[in-house]
Amino acid sequence: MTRSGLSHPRDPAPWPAPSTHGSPVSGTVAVPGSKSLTNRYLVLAALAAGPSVVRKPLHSRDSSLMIAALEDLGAVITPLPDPGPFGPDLRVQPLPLRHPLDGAARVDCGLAGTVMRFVPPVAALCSGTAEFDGDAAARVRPMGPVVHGLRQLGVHVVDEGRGTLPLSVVGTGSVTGGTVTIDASGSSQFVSALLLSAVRFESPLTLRHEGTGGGVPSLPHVDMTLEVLRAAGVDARRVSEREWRVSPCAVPGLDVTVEPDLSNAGPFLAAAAVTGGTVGIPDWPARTTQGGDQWRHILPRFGADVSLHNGTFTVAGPRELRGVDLDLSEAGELAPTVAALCALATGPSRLRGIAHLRGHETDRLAALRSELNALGGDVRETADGLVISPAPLRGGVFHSYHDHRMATAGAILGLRVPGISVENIATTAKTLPEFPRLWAELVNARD
Ligand SMILES: O=C(O)C1=C[C@@H](OP(=O)(O)O)[C@@H](O)[C@H](O)C1
Ligand SMILES: C=C(OP(=O)(O)O)C(=O)O
Repeated sequence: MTRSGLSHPRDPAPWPAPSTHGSPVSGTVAVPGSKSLTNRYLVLAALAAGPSVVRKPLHSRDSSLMIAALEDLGAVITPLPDPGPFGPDLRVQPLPLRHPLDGAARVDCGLAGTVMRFVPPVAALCSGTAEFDGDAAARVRPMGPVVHGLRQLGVHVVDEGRGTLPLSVVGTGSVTGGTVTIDASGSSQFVSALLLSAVRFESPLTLRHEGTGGGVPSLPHVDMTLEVLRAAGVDARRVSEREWRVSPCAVPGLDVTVEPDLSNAGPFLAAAAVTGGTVGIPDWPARTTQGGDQWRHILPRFGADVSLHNGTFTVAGPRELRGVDLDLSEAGELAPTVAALCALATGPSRLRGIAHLRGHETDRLAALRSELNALGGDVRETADGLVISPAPLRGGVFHSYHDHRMATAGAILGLRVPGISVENIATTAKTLPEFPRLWAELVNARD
């Protein structure tokens, strides 16, 4: 599979965010596949006992990095003919069992949380050394609980003692299983990482969360992991909000279709919300574990009307956005989009339960505070979130910090605030390379 898209995309000049000059944004936007589902299916397919097909996968920097990482470990991933509008389906030839690595494998994690957390346990199932590193910004994202969990399973991990990349996994080809306790208050991905690879451990894995920093954030993402495993025939259970159990089994090859990315639908839905327009997203799943499904409950809190008919989720924006008080602990990845909506609301807002966003692509709480305040906003950081009060915004450069969701937050603001440009809009390629085109098509289609 091609490795194009692996280099860190950068734009030379800030992108002038299109403004609607007061007109409503209305239209329909089909969004590409879910990052979280694509990268889970790819990992599980690499661990399966036979070849798999992943249909309608996301093609983006994060999925390219996952493909390259699994290929570095010995999987073979090839595009199928007749690509759809967002790229080809993929065939995955799994890792050979107890696969001996050919020299040291070098895995580039880029800035992808799913790659840096999900792939080291896969490497532990190979025989040899796999080195993991990523972008400069990736070297400050927390990795300690993955390392700690692997070490409890007897896996030899060499790191620099800071609980971050770079690190190396020295696999022996097998991992025992047993009971492991980690502190997953910093990211649900620590839990998902160990549960996914547990399908190939020697005995069942019981994974417990114990931490002083509170519960596990983004729990729907852990449910997603369990559901992906169960759909493949694995005995994968949630014992409690803090304990999960996966029994190993020979997973047959998968034939799965990826749902659209509901988190990436957010900025398009927000375009309707902030301009009083109407935007529909087709192929919205009737039932899903994606945290982005929470748009159905979040957008009405701002005063928007929402409906889900015949698989299309539609939002109609209000004349004025109300302020909100929201606990986003279950869907923290929606926070930058929600914060942009709050900054354009007529009343004060409070976002809670998202302290762990300090370990996302960037420290998102600091980045949102700093960028919104630089445009005249009134944003204060709290221990676990943001307080955003109404204030007139002005134009300026909105910096994206290599964070796709910061970049799209800037685009949302630009619809209402003339003169906003977004630095490095190309960083949206992390999960949605088509963003600038889809955004321009939607905004220009408003009349
Ligand atoms: O497992 C996943 O696919 C993800 C889990 C969440 O991570 P956190 O628990 O670190 O928020 C989410 O924010 C991220 O975008 C994707
Ligand atoms: C937190 C995110 O990504 P990652 O998978 O890199 O953690 C995100 O997409 O909002």
